Amino acid sequence: MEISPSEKRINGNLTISGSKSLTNRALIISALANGKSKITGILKSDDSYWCIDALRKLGINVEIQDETAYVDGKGGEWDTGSLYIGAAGTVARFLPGALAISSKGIWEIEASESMSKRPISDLIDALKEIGADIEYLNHEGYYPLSIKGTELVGGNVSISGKVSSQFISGLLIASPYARETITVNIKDHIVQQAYVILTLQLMEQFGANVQYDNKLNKIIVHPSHYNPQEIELEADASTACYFLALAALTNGRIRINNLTYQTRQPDIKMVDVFEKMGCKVTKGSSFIELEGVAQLKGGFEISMREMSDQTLTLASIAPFANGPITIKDVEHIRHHESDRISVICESLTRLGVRVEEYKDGLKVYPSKPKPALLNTYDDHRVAMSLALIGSKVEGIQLNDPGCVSKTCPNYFDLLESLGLNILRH
Ligand SMILES: O=C(O)C1=C[C@@H](OP(=O)(O)O)[C@@H](O)[C@H](O)C1
Ligand SMILES: C=C(OP(=O)(O)O)C(=O)O
Repeated sequence: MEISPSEKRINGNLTISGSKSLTNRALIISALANGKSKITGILKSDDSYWCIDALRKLGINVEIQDETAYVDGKGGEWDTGSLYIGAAGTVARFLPGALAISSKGIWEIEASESMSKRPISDLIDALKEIGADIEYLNHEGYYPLSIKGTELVGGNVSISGKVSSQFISGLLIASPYARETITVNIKDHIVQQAYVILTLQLMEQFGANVQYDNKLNKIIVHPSHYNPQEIELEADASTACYFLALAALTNGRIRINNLTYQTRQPDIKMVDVFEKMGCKVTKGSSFIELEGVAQLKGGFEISMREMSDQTLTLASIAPFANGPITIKDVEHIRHHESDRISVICESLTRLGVRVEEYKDGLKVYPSKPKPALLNTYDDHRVAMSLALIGSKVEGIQLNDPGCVSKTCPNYFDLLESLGLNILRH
């Protein structure tokens, strides 16, 4: 695929699909509930496809009508079988606990090549500590897994959050179904704490009895069950940011019709970074809008730990700023769909951008990127971020751009509808 700038100003209003994080949480929690839930505004992408597919193989009736999912939860009773969960970190980290709570059944779960290289041992160790019976089928600490339903006992459990917040979310989602109260102690820090808050809030919405403070040092989950709900999901803040970045980069204007600054999804805080770079942000009661500037400002250092999915977005627009931008505290993204720090440094270098790689981040200097053929490493955020450079530089070529289907299958159609020139080879 070849991407080139638009002839006209980027100027549009967009309605973005549902949040990946909320979709997969809501689907799994509804499947654990006893009865029929209605979830409106789901994301339809690879990650939710594999979640729905796994739930159906587990005997859960999931009916999809447009963007609404009807889920007949069975209270934690699952059919036995073999499952495949694609590259979805949310499914990989949320499903093991949900299966382990069952008193009977045995499952083998396989994941994609990239997901099978992503760590899971902190989660599996914690689940075993409270009674789960889980084995690694290939390499210790990685997918594929075998899980035997044994019931979770409960009690105290310590878990690390410094590699992935999803370990904690996965432990919590299963916790109400343990025999006794579960007290979760965080050993270190949580890389993206807001995602754990999203989990806890959704659990509460489905009737779970949880206690936690803002710092999340200790989280208590009492035995209870999820009740079926009718809920409406928010738009995906991470996806919205690519379009806001496009307006920032091209001195354009983009309004996201169905997302507000009030969302608890952490990536919304990326608009603060755009503001810092000189853009104008309007925080409406039902929308968020960004207007770009003629010259983006750089010359700052920023921790992206709490919104690390936007690291690559920032790194991709950084060459166009008037001073260097240093991104730090994101070592954990080396364990995402690709080693994102190494991949973005390599891609920017190929484009002729001056960049320095650090263990926990990178520094991008103002540069004039030149056209290049870039790999996407089967990572949707690599593809979506690098594509943005095509709004400024003629002839940015992407190998295997289809990986955007993990979270935003119509990404390039949307870019095209906003005026970018997209050549599909
Ligand atoms: O819980 C979630 O929905 C997510 C948590 C984050 O993962 P990590 O905590 O593993 O970084 C984030 O990067 C991912 O896109 C979605
Ligand atoms: C890290 C990501 O995904 P996952 O849910 O697979 O962890 C991501 O979407 O950037």
